[in-house]
Amino acid sequence: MASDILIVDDEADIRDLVAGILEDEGYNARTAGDSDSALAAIEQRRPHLVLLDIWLEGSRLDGLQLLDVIKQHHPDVQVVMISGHGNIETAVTAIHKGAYDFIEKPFKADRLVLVVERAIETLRLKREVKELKTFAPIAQHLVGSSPAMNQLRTSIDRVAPTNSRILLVGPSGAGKELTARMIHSQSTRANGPFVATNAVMITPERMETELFGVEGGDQRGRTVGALEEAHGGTLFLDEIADMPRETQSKILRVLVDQNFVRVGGTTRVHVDVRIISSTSRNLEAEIAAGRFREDLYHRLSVVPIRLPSLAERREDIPELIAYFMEQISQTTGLPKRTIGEDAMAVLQAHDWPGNVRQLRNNVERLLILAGGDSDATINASMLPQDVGALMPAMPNGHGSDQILRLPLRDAREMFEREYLAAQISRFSGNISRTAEFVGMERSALHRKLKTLGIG
Ligand SMILES: Nc1ncnc2c1ncn2[C@@H]1O[C@H](COP(=O)(O)OP(=O)(O)OP(=O)(O)O)[C@@H](O)[C@H]1O
Repeated sequence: MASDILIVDDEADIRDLVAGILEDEGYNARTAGDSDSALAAIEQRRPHLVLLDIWLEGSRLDGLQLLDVIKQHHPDVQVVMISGHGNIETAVTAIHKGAYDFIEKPFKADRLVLVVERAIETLRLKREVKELKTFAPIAQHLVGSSPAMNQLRTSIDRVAPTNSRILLVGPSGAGKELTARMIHSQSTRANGPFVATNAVMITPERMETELFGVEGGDQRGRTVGALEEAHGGTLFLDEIADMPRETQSKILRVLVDQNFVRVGGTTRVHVDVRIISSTSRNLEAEIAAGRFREDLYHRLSVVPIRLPSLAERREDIPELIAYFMEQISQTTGLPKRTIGEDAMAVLQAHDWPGNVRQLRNNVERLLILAGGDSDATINASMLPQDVGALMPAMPNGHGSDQILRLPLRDAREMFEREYLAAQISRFSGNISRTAEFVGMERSALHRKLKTLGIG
């Protein structure tokens, strides 16, 4: 998707020339001849980059004053100054005021394109850095080689380049946001922004200002909403079932009209945004209960993709654990550990209601809390209690951590031995009463005890 560039110059031929060059390079160019039309154009939609002439004849504000206003309200917009011969000093002042760079008139097309490319790339990197600072470490790719994961990857490869709206359906922590990011990064919008909003985290009252932004009477109190922020990129609407019905209607209108009005405003903001939404609920049931708009569902769910829970792809667990251990060890400096076969069996048998997120948290906990030498293998008894509690219990409360390591025949024998020893001691060594209770013939019990080496 093309980046949005606003060219502000009082000379019409320069505006048209620059717009022509940038459009040939695949950018989307808008133009303005003075400060007020520039501010109106920014009001229409926040651009990614402004090319701003220092000398604006017949304009209310000159280039430097306009730069101040832009930087005050939209610090993230890149500004490149166009300076005439002889006002280089002013251009340097502009850089001190926050402009990214300047080009000197007359300039060659190559120089213009190079500076613009760099400014847009810097903007992208700034966005990435901001994201890395705000979010918990995000996986760089989908880990797992199970058939379910491979199928998901195939679906992503197919839908990513198409620009269609996608609805990701799956339980919490199964990787819906990660999948949305993968789709974005494999799409033609990969260089544009990826903006995520989560209806669970935002109060219903704030939902609309988050999505649409605010347009105050004056410049103060004005904010850019997620939709405008995502122009040229992808907007991820997480947990759409939690969106208030009123907001649902407004989103529907955005999808139909391709534009919206900011809260408290009148300007129609036109955006080009791909929407990927997600839900962990059954939306059909939400529709039947009157909580979700059916027409919105059909618009959002052009391509539905289901994400399997972790319990449906347990074979991915060892690979995920290895991946998270590497990731956590790199970011925290904690040493990686070896997971014993018995512990791995327990981890694979666990149901993981919180899915991959819960598994990741447990790997982190294990690395922090598992005692012993860092070279020592982590065995089942060292697992967090809520995970280990799922191990089949042994009658004497011991040995449960070993049982999953054994083949069925040995595990059964181990269980029988512990079970019968416990029963015999319970009946104070009385074989007849034990046999009666466990439901065996006295002679059969004797034979069994002999084979097991008891008594
Ligand atoms: N297949 C995977 N490979 C590697 N990491 C994964 C995978 N799936 C999920 N994760 C990681 O698990 C965590 C949870 O994933 P994500 O936030 O995408 O889930 P979600 O389905 O959007 O959850 P929620 O609905 O609760 O927001 C993230 O840290 C993510 O990077």
